[in-house]
Amino acid sequence: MEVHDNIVILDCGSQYTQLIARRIRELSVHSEILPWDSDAEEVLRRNPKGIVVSGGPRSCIEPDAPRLDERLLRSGIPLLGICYGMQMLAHQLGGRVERAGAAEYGRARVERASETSALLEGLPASLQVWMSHWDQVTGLPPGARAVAVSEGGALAGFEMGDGRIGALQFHPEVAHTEQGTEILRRFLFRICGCDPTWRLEDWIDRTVEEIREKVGAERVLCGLSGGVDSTVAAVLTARALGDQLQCLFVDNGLLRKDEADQVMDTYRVLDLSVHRVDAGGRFLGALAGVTDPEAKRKAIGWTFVEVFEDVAGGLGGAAWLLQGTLYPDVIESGHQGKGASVIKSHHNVGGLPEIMKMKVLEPLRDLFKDEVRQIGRLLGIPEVFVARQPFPGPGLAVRCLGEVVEPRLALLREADAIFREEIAAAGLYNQLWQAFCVLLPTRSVGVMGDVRTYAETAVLRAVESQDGMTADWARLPYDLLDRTARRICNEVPGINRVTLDITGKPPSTIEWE
Ligand SMILES: Nc1ncnc2c1ncn2[C@@H]1O[C@H](COP(=O)(O)OP(=O)(O)OP(=O)(O)O)[C@@H](O)[C@H]1O
Ligand SMILES: O=c1[nH]c(=O)c2[nH+]cn([C@@H]3O[C@H](COP(=O)(O)O)[C@@H](O)[C@H]3O)c2[nH]1
Ligand SMILES: NC(=O)CC[C@H](N)C(=O)O
Ligand SMILES: [Mg+2]
Repeated sequence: MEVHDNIVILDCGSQYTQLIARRIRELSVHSEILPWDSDAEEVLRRNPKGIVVSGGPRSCIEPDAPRLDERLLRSGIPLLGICYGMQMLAHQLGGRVERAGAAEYGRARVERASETSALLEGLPASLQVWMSHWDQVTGLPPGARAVAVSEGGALAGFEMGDGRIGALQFHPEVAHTEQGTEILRRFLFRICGCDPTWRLEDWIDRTVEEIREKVGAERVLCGLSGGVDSTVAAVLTARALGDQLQCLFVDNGLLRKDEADQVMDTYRVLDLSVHRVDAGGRFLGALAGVTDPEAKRKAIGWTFVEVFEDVAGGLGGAAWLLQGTLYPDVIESGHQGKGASVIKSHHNVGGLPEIMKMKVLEPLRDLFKDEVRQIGRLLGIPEVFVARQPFPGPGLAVRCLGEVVEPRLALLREADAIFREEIAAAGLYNQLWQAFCVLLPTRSVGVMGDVRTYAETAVLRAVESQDGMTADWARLPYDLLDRTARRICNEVPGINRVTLDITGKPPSTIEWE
């Protein structure tokens, strides 16, 4: 296999470390993430053309905070420190870092402060960036020059020499930093001298090899949902293993209107062996009386595993469970880096019981949804699969607030089908990350045909997003909202009020539980 230039990213616990890797991939360069405390030998063995030090939750003035191995500082390999990474470089190179009077979180502007900056060369004098920090570099290390300052005059970036050591207080890897990709481009190509040779096709070839090595002659059972991620995972693994792979679609009783039959139908065009199991009763049994969102997710995760293990025996015994887990599932479940916070346990990550006998295969674990879509297209998977909006494994259970019982699921299914039908009719399906209904356990008073009603509430949730990590609510046309609300109240007895969710992520999440 061809050898590509490599960048090592040292992870100090940032929520955005994988976004750094992803931006570098987009610029056609290979990168690897290693923990911040990796031995210098270990890092140098990867032969990096450059090293990026990520952000992180700690304060570098604390005695046991992450530090860079001194041998890497002296190695002559270009270094780029981002946020915590900048503070750490400043601290270790003899500058001063202090907790600032006020933190900076979110959108900010910085001004360029030096004619000569390898990272910012050719960019506008004023840049829109994204910040998330409290500590502040208040004294430059000897020999360093400021290259950017923020509006309040605080240091926002410095460089040493010809830019071989560079540091930014803001995050070039997040989409809200407008020139972020341009800055990383300068680091990779001008400072590190990388060649842009790496392609997603290389990722496919390498991953197919890795799956073969890992699995050998054992059998694999794939949890196939009809969604993008598991479909891409299955087609990729089939390329590696052929008929060692068996797929299982679980009708967990939490699917949308007519979804189970439609999913089985669409899979006919793909060359996969798909078995369907109807386990609705089992899932609803496990959810009886459960209203806490995390308890629901755990109950569903366990039931999935029980079903997978039961079926695996009957299908000739599989040693591996293949899932379409993506990076956002992992980071939100708090399963990445040291001390990342639990936002919600995705059923396929935090919900997996430790007693599970099967080994887990998750080839897409480091990727984001839009990258998985691109890989799907490269594998020749039709648009009906790759353009599909995400639908969470716990399904309608996390959209049916309160107890999950069949009569309430039936209400939600009907309301949700109407909203999605209207979205499709307006030609908006492909522009939205997701559009769906939520059912609230809140009843309110209405009047229908002169009769008093006291019935449940549906919420319309439609968002735009690039990767599901952040999202904005979609500004849908008023007449579409109006038609949807009238149809839901007219066609779904049991719902007498329709509301619209106008929060982004953050502060809300996309799903309500
Ligand atoms: N009904 C199901 N039957 C079998 N496996 C499932 C089912 N629902 C989810 N899974 C497994 O859990 C994983 C995570 O679900 P998730 O919804 O994130 O992915 P997906 O359904 O493949 O894609 P998408 O996010 O586009 O809906 C899936 O990739 C799949 O392996
Ligand atoms: O497979 C999944 N298992 C889950 O448990 C799960 N929870 C949320 N999601 C999907 O992930 C994206 C981000 O969702 P949230 O903003 O609600 O966290 C959105 O696209 C959600 O639909 C899930 N997918
Ligand atoms: N996002 C970061 O890297 C933050 C760094 C450090 N914890 C601060 O608050 O300043
Ligand atoms: Mg899904």
